[in-house]
Amino acid sequence: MSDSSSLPEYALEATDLRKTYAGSKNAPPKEALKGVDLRVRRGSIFGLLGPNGAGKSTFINIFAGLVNKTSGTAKTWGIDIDRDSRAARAAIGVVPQEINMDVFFTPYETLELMAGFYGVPKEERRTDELLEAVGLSDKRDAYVRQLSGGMKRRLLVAKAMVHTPPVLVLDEPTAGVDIELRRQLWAYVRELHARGTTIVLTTHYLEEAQELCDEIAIIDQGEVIACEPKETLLKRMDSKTLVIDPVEPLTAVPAELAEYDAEIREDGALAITYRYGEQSVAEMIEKFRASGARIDDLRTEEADLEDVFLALTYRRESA
Ligand SMILES: Nc1ncnc2c1ncn2[C@@H]1O[C@H](COP(=O)(O)OP(=O)(O)OP(=O)(O)O)[C@@H](O)[C@H]1O
Repeated sequence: MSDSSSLPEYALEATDLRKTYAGSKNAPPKEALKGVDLRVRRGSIFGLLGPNGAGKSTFINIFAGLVNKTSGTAKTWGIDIDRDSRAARAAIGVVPQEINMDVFFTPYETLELMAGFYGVPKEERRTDELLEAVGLSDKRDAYVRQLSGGMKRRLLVAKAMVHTPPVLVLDEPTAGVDIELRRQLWAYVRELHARGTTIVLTTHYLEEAQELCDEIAIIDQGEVIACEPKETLLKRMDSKTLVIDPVEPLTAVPAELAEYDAEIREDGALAITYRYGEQSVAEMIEKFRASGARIDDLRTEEADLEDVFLALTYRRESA
């Protein structure tokens, strides 16, 4: 085990990374990454979020050695992919979006083959340990085609870990996976992280990023539009909502509250959105009472990642 002073500060590092896919007869060239600067700190669970076509897979695939960058630099675990592509690739395991496995092999054989591909000597292979970790020990000798979708996905995670890379990248790991399996997969990702693996995941699911990641980058149209610790990102949305359940149903927002951004929700609750620290909740409640209405219950709601995401991408569209 190397001492921590020799470990890199960043697990992944991209500087002015650009990728333009060549066009064809019918399609113009596509600038998928427009000068991305991004650093993934060693030891983090990093979320790369973005809408369809934002450039997430392109970014990941450059590090995985599957896509050639057009320009810029990319380092994995401190190793420049141009200087030593082999060593850089050995430092990363990528779980692809698509399930691409030879269905005629067993999970055990699949992992052994992959270990062979990475040149892991027989005595250093951890095939049974990995199968155990992803809950597939009892399917060790079954044909892959007999596995469920969720099991195949877990086998993909194991496959990406055969060479014990310090960085594990999961590209849309839970797309199309049901809630229970998603939770299982998350638990395993957390376990790998606890054992020291830096995790990078791309996802469409804001809930997934919010629950798992400590740092989040938002990428849109080939550009990074935010990259911050999750808490900082959430604080960017400083609006809150006061929700009042009235005793008697309201037919309209009371005139006393006309100055606020208020609406009546489908469930009959009155929701007032306000900027934290700028408008007084006590005053809102007072005005609500002054209208003659009575309060059954009240609570406040904070913005979640979805609000931040929509606000950031919307601002760009309307700029
Ligand atoms: N091989 C290719 N040739 C041409 N254009 C491509 C190629 N691969 C991707 N693109 C284009 O580059 C852009 C970025 O694609 P990319 O797959 O990186 O996005 P993404 O954020 O991963 O999207 P998704 O979440 O849908 O996978 C898209 O406009 C896509 O159509």
